[in-house]
Amino acid sequence: MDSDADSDGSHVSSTPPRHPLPPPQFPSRRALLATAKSRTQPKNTSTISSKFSRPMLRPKISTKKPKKSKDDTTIQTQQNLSDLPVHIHPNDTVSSEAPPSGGSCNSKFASSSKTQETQIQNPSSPPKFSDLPFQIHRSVNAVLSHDNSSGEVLPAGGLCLPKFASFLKTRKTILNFEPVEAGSIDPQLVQVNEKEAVDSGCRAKAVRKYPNLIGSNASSLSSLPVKKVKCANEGNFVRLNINGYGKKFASKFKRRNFNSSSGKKFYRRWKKKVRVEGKEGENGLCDEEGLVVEVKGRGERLGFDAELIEEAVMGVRNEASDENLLRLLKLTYGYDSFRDGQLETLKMVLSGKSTMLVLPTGAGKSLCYQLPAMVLQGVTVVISPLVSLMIDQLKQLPAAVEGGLLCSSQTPEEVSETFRLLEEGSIKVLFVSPERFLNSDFLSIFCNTQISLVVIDEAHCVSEWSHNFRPSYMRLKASLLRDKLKAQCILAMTATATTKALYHVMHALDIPSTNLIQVVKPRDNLQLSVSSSENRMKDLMTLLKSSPFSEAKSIIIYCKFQSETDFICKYLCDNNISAKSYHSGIFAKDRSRTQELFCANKIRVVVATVAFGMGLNKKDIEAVIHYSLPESLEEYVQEIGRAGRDGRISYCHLFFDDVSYFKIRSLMYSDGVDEYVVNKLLCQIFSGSTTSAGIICSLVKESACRKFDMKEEVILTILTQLELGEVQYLHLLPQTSVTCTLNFHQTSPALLAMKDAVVAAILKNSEIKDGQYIFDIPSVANSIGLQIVDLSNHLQTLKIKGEVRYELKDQAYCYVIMNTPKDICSLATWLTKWLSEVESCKVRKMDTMYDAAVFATEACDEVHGCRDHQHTPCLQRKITEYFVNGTEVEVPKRIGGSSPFLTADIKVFLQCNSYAKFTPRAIARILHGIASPAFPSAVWSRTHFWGRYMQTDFKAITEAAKAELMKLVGKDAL
Ligand SMILES: Nc1ncnc2c1ncn2[C@@H]1O[C@H](COP(=O)(O)OP(=O)(O)OP(=O)(O)O)[C@@H](O)[C@H]1O
Repeated sequence: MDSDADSDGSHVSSTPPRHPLPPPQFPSRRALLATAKSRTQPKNTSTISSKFSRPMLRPKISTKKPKKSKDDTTIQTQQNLSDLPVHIHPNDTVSSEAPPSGGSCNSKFASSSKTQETQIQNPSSPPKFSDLPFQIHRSVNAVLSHDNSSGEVLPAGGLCLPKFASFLKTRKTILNFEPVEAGSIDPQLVQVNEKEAVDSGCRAKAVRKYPNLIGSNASSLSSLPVKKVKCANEGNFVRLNINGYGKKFASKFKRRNFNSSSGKKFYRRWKKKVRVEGKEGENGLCDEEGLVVEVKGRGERLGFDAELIEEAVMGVRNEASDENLLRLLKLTYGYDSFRDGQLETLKMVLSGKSTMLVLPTGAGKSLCYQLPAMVLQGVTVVISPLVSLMIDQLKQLPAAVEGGLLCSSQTPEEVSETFRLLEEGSIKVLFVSPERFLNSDFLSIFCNTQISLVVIDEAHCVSEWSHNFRPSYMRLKASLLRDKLKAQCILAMTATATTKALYHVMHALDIPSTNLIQVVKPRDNLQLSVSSSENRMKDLMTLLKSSPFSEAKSIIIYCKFQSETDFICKYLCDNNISAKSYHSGIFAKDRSRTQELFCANKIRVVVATVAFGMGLNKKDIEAVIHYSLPESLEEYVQEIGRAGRDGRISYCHLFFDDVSYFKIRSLMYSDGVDEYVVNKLLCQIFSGSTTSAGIICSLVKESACRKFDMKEEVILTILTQLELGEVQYLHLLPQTSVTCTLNFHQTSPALLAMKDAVVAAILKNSEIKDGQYIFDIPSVANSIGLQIVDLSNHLQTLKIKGEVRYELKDQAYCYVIMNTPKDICSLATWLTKWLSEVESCKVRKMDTMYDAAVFATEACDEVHGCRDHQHTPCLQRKITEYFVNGTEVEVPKRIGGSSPFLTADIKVFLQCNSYAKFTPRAIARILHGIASPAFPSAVWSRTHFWGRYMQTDFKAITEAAKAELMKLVGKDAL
């Protein structure tokens, strides 16, 4: 069967409505308003209700297939659209055109191609395609109009990037928006657009698959049962390595020829895997409460035939042709065609070319490493930022691909079991965290393992100019991956990265500028709406009670603050809406329980912070609501991308208001540093460098954070930069607790010290308090030339023998000094400048997000397909401009500058708190209401000045504070 999984007759359009509603009556707008009013608001109706009270569209479509344009793009997905059968719902009485996800259909276009289209005769239907102020062009190897061939300073971050121009020129796929006057569309262009209307968000053709193509068997997947089975007490590894090795899978083996050598090998591996799982025939992921969610590989459900797959793999090995790849896709996943960018990426990777892949959230990036992992000879290492993400990705591996995982929460036995499986070649895809690369032992295990592909998931984390930079990702440089892992090819993947961030990632990973495959535009099935709100809670409730949100069965509400999520969750529950909150302050066990319940459709709403979502592959999330403004367009795109992964129309609403914007904008300043504090930190870091080289130093996290008033991540960023910058000043070791409190049990300390050099060293370096020996682990390790890990192992052995009992505390960064800087001051200047550029970049991202929201609500002239709160076209355009051209905005006018009141308030504040020592930044933070390690909110939010100047430019406050502090110092000097 070649039909789309969702084409069950209940929906027919390209971006079909979710619910099999009765035929629409299409009431007048006034009638709708009246109904909404009488139903939801006795008095004082919010504007939201009127805007959102809209029936779900049930368009009727024509049965004619859309013509295939001659000059269709090379992208496979589009080529197959016309091959699809048409499904007509009996209720679809109105001659209709597929409701365009972008909210627009071209009326001219409609008349010029009547045979192919139908029209929605719904007064409240989305506007017409002709209203768009631009036409959408998709070009392969297109050249960006924005050429920076001189390589001057980039608008985004102010860095000079000489290679930037050539990088821009060689992008593979971009979307180009050109302004066009409404109603003046060139007839020739209309023809082109006919194809592009299918290709782009303005889906005019009804007879197609969803933008999100799903194979014929997908419907069976969505109805996967959630069953309860007895929960075994397996460890992490045992529980996680369950990619499709179960009863049903075993039965498929009947089809396999076990007399062939590959068959025997396969059977042996499978048998071993079942032994590791401990239970043959059980195939579920247990949580502590016994809920088991089926995690069988897709191939298994589809009737995975290992022999046929092996044949297909051989076929691709011989020739990575479209046909061979398509066959492997069909056999492994059951999908009929590749999506945008997938085929191109596969070909690049299979030919050994390192590639940067940018595809929207849910567009199918995982497949781009899963298929090569089957074809390439060695192991594919996937580096992922979160353990939960790795677990999800492991679960989603197709049955034919064997996976393993190495993460910090595994026991040593689980780790060594993974190593063993890796050594014997039973693991094709290994998921690891970037932190693992700190450990040289970890790198050494790959000496005897061929690594054919290294995949860096969420690759934007490599760049400090991304919205989600992670110091541990800085380590992932091409030099490390190629020299230490001997990686033959690198695939970097992300959904959201600006041109500048991409350049940095590709530069770090040594990916040629020609090897960028990029699809920027958010998926077309997402209906984007936005409203400014003075009473967000009230408007949220109104929104949830109005169509289409009232019909959505699965909703995520994103908030900025943990307290907000708990509060909203409670409010929803009080109003009979089943909801759970999700944020990092909730125990991991409860969080995964919430995720499982949500995935099993047992909770309708999850109210979450940004912590929820990465790796969440629930296909039928029907709505995403932003209760707070996201910190960047990247975050917005990532979060709305959680919706509509099944390809159906899904609704994304953004609430914003100035107060919360100012509040969130202030937070962007919480990672900044002052130069002299960086100087002090560097002095402490290198204080051990006077003694002999190679000694292990440590910096206890908590005390360092308080002393330098810096967050942990900022200190780690500085340390990582000192290791990975142009000069390697230090070598970071894994973080560990460094203070040990030890009791001797059996043998007396002196006697034991005579037999054991480590004990002797402990006695020598300890302080005795209440009969307990307290010592610093690095000092003892240094005194006898041991590594920290060896010392820890030795202590563990003594403990097992019953000789000692000990406790560890004070988590610290550990490092070995490689080079001492000649000039600490200039190093501090450079680091401070770099960190403040990163800080400014974050603020600009926030301003750009705000600007997009303000534009939609205040400046959008609503002639381009936007209407009321619906702003899909204008938001899509803003997003594309931002990601492709790097368009950022100036400081919004609403941010105020310095004033006499500010100076007076700073004076009073300093007088009231004369006992404390402040830096200008500390004062500015308090006035912006930002907590920091040395000025926690528990203490400082009590001051009258806390957060009073959120609307004033942070730098202006710093300057004013500096001036006041200078005056005080001057007075003291007198
Ligand atoms: N060619 C295809 N046809 C149909 N469905 C596909 C295709 N490729 C991938 N999918 C499905 O799309 C869904 C999303 O894929 P995947 O998880 O790889 O997206 P992603 O781009 O990695 O998303 P995220 O950025 O959220 O990690 C999966 O359920 C996957 O099976």
